[in-house]
Amino acid sequence: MRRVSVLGATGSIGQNTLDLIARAPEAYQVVALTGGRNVAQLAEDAMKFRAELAVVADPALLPDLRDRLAGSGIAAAAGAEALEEAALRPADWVMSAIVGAAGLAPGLRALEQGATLALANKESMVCAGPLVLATAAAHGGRVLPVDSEHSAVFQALIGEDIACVERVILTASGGAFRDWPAEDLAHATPEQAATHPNWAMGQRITIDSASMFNKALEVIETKEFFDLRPDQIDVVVHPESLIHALVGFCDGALMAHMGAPDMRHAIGFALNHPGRAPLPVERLDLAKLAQLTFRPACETRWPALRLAREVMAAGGLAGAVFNAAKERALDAFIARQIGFLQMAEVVEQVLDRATGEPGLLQAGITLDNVRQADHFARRSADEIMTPT
Ligand SMILES: NC(=O)C1=CN([C@@H]2O[C@H](COP(=O)(O)OP(=O)(O)OC[C@H]3O[C@@H](n4cnc5c(N)ncnc54)[C@H](OP(=O)(O)O)[C@@H]3O)[C@@H](O)[C@H]2O)C=CC1
Ligand SMILES: CC(=O)[C@@H](O)[C@H](O)COP(=O)(O)O
Ligand SMILES: [Mn+2]
Repeated sequence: MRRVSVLGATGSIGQNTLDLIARAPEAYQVVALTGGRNVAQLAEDAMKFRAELAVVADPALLPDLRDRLAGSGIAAAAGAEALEEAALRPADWVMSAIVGAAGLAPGLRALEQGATLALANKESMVCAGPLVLATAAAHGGRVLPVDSEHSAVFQALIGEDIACVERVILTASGGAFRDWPAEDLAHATPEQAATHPNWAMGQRITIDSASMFNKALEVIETKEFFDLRPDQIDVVVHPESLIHALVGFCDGALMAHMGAPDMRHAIGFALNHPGRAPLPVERLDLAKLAQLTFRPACETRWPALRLAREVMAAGGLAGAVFNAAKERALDAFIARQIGFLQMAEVVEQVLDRATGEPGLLQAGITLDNVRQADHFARRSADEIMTPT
């Protein structure tokens, strides 16, 4: 039996992962499940999968978790340290599906104990790509991309020489507002932004899809994962979300990865790697689909894409600053403290401040330095957003 843990088990990726695990219960021993605040879901799944340990991020919810698990023999714990301890429990395969920079340290711990890390948490690569990959290499572990575009690129590269790759094209749905007139975007609400045209995902990534911050993070994630130059990475709007990414080779060939917009494709690929196994996903009927459409991804309409290029040019800890500023701006948008378009303005101002802060971006990519850059960015974003 393979020992598996799911970090962020109560979320969209976590639940899809458990759905696949539930279909082959004889194949897996569930070690640890973690959640942020949804104690009811966490306890239910911990009992259903007979987990060894359940951890909730919010310490105030530990008594509730303990009550729900009473008599089950499942250990309960809470807080940031307990999340890292959960990730350190020996497991063969660990799903990293906590949302945000909070997922970085537990993912690193999973790699430190030699696990294969199935990485949905794109923020880990944006904030600390070299550290994530070096940690895997140092402990004989492996990082498998779960973000659909990166899983697509990974699959298109199997058996290929990375030196023959000319370019990678990431597709973007365009999010909730892809057909809105630009002048309406200033008045977009969090509820409107949190409605994705194709994918069922958590609230935060869905809003990031609408602002293209999701794609901006993914461009940086691509550079880090596959060690490409920024000019080798393009984005194209593809409203159907059926092609997830394309790899262009030096002979002009373009290898596209297609599939229904269902994350069990990418999760299942990482779960079954290096093999493949049947997955409960829709099979595409190409004749019925009839056509696939593409549009340019305009960096004026979606300034997040331009900012991603600036972050890659700056290098170092710029990714950690970018991500943290975006997280705070997103918090503020969800809380209706700033408008939809202001998110990118705040992030740009934080990046400017960070660039002017001696040594901040150039410090080595260690967990401590990432945390320092992250704190700087959050504090700066809060100052910028505080009305004077
Ligand atoms: N959803 C998708 O299809 C895709 C997601 N991703 C990436 O995967 C990750 C997860 O996304 P998604 O599943 O949509 O997100 P969700 O919001 O649905 O789930 C997030 C998970 O993280 C937990 N969590 C939230 N905050 C914290 C915290 N501070 N500490 C510990 N745990 C926390 C949540 O707990 P709780 O709910 O209990 O509060 C939940 O288990 C993100 O990085 C996202 O960008 C990438 C590609 C596709
Ligand atoms: C499923 C997945 O990987 C998401 O990151 C997806 O890419 C979001 O869609 P868009 O950002 O293209 O709208
Ligand atoms: Mn994606």
